[in-house]
Formats: sequence, C-alpha cells, structure tokens
Amino acid sequence: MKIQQNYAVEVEDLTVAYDAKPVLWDIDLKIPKGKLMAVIGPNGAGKTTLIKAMLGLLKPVTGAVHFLDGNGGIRTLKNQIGYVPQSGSVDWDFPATVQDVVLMGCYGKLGWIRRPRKSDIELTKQTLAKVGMQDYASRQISQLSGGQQQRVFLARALAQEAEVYFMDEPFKGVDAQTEKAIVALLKELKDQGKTVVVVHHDLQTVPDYFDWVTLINLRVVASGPVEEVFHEENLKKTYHNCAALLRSVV
Ligand SMILES: Nc1ncnc2c1ncn2[C@@H]1O[C@H](COP(=O)(O)OP(=O)(O)OP(=O)(O)O)[C@@H](O)[C@H]1O
Repeated sequence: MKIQQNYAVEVEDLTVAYDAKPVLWDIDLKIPKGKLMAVIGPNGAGKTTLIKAMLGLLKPVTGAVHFLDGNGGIRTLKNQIGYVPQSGSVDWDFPATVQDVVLMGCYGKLGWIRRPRKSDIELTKQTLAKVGMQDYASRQISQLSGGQQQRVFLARALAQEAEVYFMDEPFKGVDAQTEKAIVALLKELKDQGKTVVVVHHDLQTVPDYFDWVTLINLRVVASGPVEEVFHEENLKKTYHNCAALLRSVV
C-alpha cells in the first residue's frame, strides 16, 4: 500500500486480541502531523489497547502501523516516539529519583552506556520546571503523589524530544491547575509541529483541548477534525450504552 504524505501515524487494518478474543477490529486510521488528537470511547472500548498496539507493545493479529510518512515502524523510529503510560500502570517502587526518571527520557538519544552530558542535565531541569516539579529533582519517585508522578512521566517524555507522543489519560487524578498546565504543554508541543495522541475521558473538554478526534468502540466510529466528527450522531454510535454520560454533552 502506498503511504500518503504528511501522516504522523498510519494504522492499517489492525486487529488486536487478548487470548484469541479480538477487542479491536479492522482499525484503519490516519493521523496527520501536527495534530492534537483525543481518542475517546466508553470503558473497555479498546483505547489503551489501541495505543499499546500502535507502540508495538502488543502484537496485533493482523495489520501494521507506520510512522512519519512511512519512514519506519516503531523499532526503527523509537527515539522519535514518546509514551506517557497510565499512571496506575507503572510500578513506582524501583529506587530512582525524579531526575533519574527524567534523564531516562534522554537515554534514547544518549544510549544507555553514555554518561549524561551537561546539556542533558539542563534539559532535565527545564522539563521539570515546565511541569512544575523542579523542586523535587532529588526526591525518590515512590515518595510522590499520583498527580506528581504523572507530571514526572510527562517531563520524561518531553526530555525525549520526540516527534509523536502517545499519552494514556494524562489528566487522570490531577488537580484543575495541573490539568491546565498539561493542556498548555500539549498546545506548545503542537505549536512545535509535534503530534500528540491522548486517551481522554472528559467529553466536555474535547473541543477546547483538541483539534482532531478518534471515536472508538472496538471499531473506529469516526476520526477527523473535531468540528467535523465530534457530533451527536457519532457520540451516540460510540456511547450507545452510556445514556447518562451522553446527556452531559449532547
Ligand atoms: N491484558 C488483558 N487481557 C485480557 N483482556 C484485556 C487485557 N487488557 C484489556 N483487556 C480487555 O480488552 C478490552 C479493551 O480494554 P482497554 O483497556 O483497551 O479499554 P479502554 O478503552 O482503554 O478502557 P478504559 O476506558 O476503561 O481504560 C476490555 O474488554 C478489557 O477487559
């Protein structure tokens, strides 16, 4: 298949299963470069599974994922792909400071055996300041609150200076001020031409935060510019069993 130009991610005919039971069917998606895209859908719709499959963390039954105009898959382009996993899915018990965790974001560029340079330490400081965590650099990550851990993971992804970011519910468990700060960061990434794919639950904020949206419920219901595809009919198709949730937005 010919890869179209100017796509950050292209997903082609992707089917993903757990224990032989498919949970995502025939996913075809094209995410243009420079978009801030929300992935929305009800609980169990397959949002996290989609992100993990795009990142190569889950092996699909069928299909393929191409990055950056077909210039490679996740293995060859991994330094250009950043990932902020769901905060609850990370084991924070390993002994590392906040600075160590953010420096890991630089290791893709550095290689594991190289010592961090002054510029990496500086970048670490800058990204920690961006997420308001500069005063916690020497704190053990296990001694942070859930929202603070989330911000550190975001800083780590920023330090990677990737082209495409995947974030799984970055607003989960953070206060209103932190949410505002994260939204500002996402917009800054977009202004730099980066592409950001965000699993998101709050339907009301979709038009404010994002310019592109994919609605899924085991299959793709719609994907495109927010002003074109984020409407009542598509929301009803996506959330057909969630009347209460729908009433809050349509
Ligand atoms: N490791 C696993 N083994 C078996 N089934 C799984 C596994 N992980 C997820 N599933 C199932 O796959 C489906 C999709 O799960 P997924 O976590 O991708 O949904 P989601 O849209 O991210 O949900 P939520 O909004 O609740 O986070 C669900 O039915 C879930 O129970």
